[in-house]
Amino acid sequence: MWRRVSSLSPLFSSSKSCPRNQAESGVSDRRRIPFVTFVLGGPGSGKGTQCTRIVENFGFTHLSAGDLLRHEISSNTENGSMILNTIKEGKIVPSEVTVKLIQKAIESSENCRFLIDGFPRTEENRIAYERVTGSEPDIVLFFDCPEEEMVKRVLNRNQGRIDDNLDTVKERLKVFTKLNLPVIEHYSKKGKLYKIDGTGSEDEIYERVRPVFAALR
Ligand SMILES: Nc1ncnc2c1ncn2[C@@H]1O[C@H](COP(=O)(O)OP(=O)(O)OP(=O)(O)O)[C@@H](O)[C@H]1O
Ligand SMILES: Nc1ccn([C@H]2C[C@H](O)[C@@H](COP(=O)(O)O)O2)c(=O)n1
Ligand SMILES: [Mg+2]
Repeated sequence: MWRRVSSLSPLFSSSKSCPRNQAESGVSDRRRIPFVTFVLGGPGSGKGTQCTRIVENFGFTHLSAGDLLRHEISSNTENGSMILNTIKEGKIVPSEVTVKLIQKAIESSENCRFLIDGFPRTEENRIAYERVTGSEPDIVLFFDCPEEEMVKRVLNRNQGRIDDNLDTVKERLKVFTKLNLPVIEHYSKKGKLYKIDGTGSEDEIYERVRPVFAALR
């Protein structure tokens, strides 16, 4: 079962059962719901890199919204070409598509602890997730990194991503500032945000992330 947002009427009811207590999960919490962390930050801020470390050390399942969307492209699904064009332009895929992919991935996992990376990117994403799942994230990480550093990292990434070029990165940065910062502000006001300095080496950044999860034990 998911934690319900009382003022909303959820469209779906999950049968997922996550009996969490200290002995079973290492998380001191008895709710029968998944523990969800949203991982936010601009393009190249290090979300995926740090999620890999958290998975290794804290047993979370990593769900990258971008990876789920890219998988739709490579599988030639009915939304594949729309997603490809949207990603090429550095824009945001309609929320109903992305939320469905995330919901399906959570439902089909046996794990009860998730890092949802690169989501929500917009207030529309956030509201759609709350409406569909009837739940909110437990915590939100935000990797704060200067634009110049993010651009440098993306252009050096070398993983063959269609959106890792200067023109698309500039658009992604604009979209991040205009549409994602309000989401970050929302979670800050709710007291759920952990703002992490995203500069320095991967090890240095992980040393700032680790205590957030260690404190959950
Ligand atoms: N602290 C760091 N210093 C230098 N390079 C880094 C650091 N952290 C990650 N990188 C590198 O920067 C690139 C972008 O990192 P990563 O893919 O984790 O970012 P991201 O936030 O997931 O980006 P996107 O939103 O575009 O998916 C990768 O090539 C990664 O190896
Ligand atoms: N919630 C999301 C997440 C991602 N996308 C699209 C647009 C992004 O530029 C692209 C790549 O995502 P990343 O791997 O950088 O997290 O995927 C989206 O539309 N909505
Ligand atoms: Mg990423």
